[in-house]
Amino acid sequence: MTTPNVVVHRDADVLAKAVAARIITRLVDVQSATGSASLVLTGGSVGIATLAAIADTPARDAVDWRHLDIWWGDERFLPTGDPERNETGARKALLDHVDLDPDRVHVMRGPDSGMTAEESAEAYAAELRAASRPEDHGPVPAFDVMLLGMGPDAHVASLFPGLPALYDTRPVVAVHGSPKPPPTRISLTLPAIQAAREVWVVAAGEEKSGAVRLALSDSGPVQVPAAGARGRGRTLFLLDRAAATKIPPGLGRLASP
Ligand SMILES: O=C(O)[C@H](O)[C@@H](O)[C@H](O)[C@H](O)COP(=O)(O)O
Repeated sequence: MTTPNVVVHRDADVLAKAVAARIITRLVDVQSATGSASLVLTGGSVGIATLAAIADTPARDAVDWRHLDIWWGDERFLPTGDPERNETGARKALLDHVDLDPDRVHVMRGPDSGMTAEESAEAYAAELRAASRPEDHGPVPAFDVMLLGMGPDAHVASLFPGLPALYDTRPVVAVHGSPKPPPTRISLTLPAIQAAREVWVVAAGEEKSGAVRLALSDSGPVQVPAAGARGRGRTLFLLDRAAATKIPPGLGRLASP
């Protein structure tokens, strides 16, 4: 797993705009080299603000949206269209404003699919397995960029400290009893997260500073799930100043305006 690099921005607004620019550049670079790209979305305030910032960026048109696979790191187990679904927020912020191939937008199904949360997780794992290529060496594709918001308890996706999902070796699981409502969710697990080429953890606000410190220290991922948020090729922690106040000294800060 790669050692995280940290980039600190002035505030949450600049952070979202900077992450948006970074996503656009990364997708253009990957598509220039391979003709396609994959992006894993997250819920949460920074994750959605980043998507809105992409929508507002003229350079968004440099991305070949028809050759982009969109996945989710987690989803609230709610009916399609529910305002609390991460998919709903993503569509409103960005997906409904760009020319995506709908067959390449891979949503985690809610109860209106007729599936239980467990069945929905299995269905998503099957979709991931179908998209995985031999060179990915596993049951999920090597995502080009995986965005992950982080909670004050250092959860990422819907992997909350100490819950069974953190011990699960399957790529996708149903989560019950989430301390962050709603209680039932679908989530990628740490092995699936760690299959990504690049993992970008995005966090803003003083309430995240303790979790950031733990996530960048040698913490165990069961109690500090964000400590397991590492990419195969690169890991970034993209923060605002308020979330970066307790970073361990000497860590690779790429920028701190
Ligand atoms: O479904 C969710 O709730 C998110 O995927 C979750 O992992 C979120 O990213 C973090 O809780 C951070 O959320 P905030 O940025 O709003 O604090």
